[in-house]
Amino acid sequence: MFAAGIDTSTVTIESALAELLVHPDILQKAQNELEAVVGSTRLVRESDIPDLPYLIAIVKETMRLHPVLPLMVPHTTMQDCEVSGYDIPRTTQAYVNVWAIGRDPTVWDDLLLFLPERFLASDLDVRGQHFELLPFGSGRRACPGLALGLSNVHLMLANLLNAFKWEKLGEVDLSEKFGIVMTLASPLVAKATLKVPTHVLDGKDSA
Ligand code: HEM
Repeated sequence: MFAAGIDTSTVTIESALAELLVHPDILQKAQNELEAVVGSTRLVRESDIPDLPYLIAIVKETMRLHPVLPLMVPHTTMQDCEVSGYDIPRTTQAYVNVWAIGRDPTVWDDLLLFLPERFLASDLDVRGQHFELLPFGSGRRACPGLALGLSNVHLMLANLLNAFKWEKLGEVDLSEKFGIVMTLASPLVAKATLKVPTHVLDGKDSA
């Protein structure tokens, strides 16, 4: 069960960092928000996350464009049913293409652009209640690690952005390698330079 949580979280963080390196203005806005809310004297805590709406929007936008499980996991129908006028017999294996749903032009404006702002004035969430955005699936077989996974992604990304200055080393390739778990086709290579005092990384808060 925990193996299912490791790749999913790290791949999401890698995709977010790749998008931020391609969009330095968005990276700067996220770091400004962290500077204002957390500062450079301590690590980001879980309790800070609700005060970081721009970071939360970045994670949603990353999950829209780069869902780690693009077809979720296969489901099987338990009884005959009808979906949008199609008759689906019992025991049919069904895949839900959340990658395509995240790029559906009837739902999203500027669908190929990385625009965290689209979530700032919206109630759209990733917890399975809004079918436009289903990075964790929905219903009875939705991801049981949602709370842990989301918290990991928020906290790790926030700390990486707050503690380090990030620079591209060459061009960042955002193309993806399709698979059950979808990763970037070329691993992200970037330079991180510490921008907080070293003792902050020990986790011993000075504020
Ligand atoms: C960013 C983090 C994560 C993402 C995006 C994610 C996404 C998903 C998705 C899309 C599914 C399939 C849902 C469906 O088909 O309806 C799933 C299933 C699952 N996830 Fe996650 N997950 C994450 C983190 C975690 C963590 C942290 C754990 C465990 C500690 C975990 C454990 C599982 C398990 C066991 C299943 C299979 C559930 C079943 O078949 O009933 N996941 N996850």
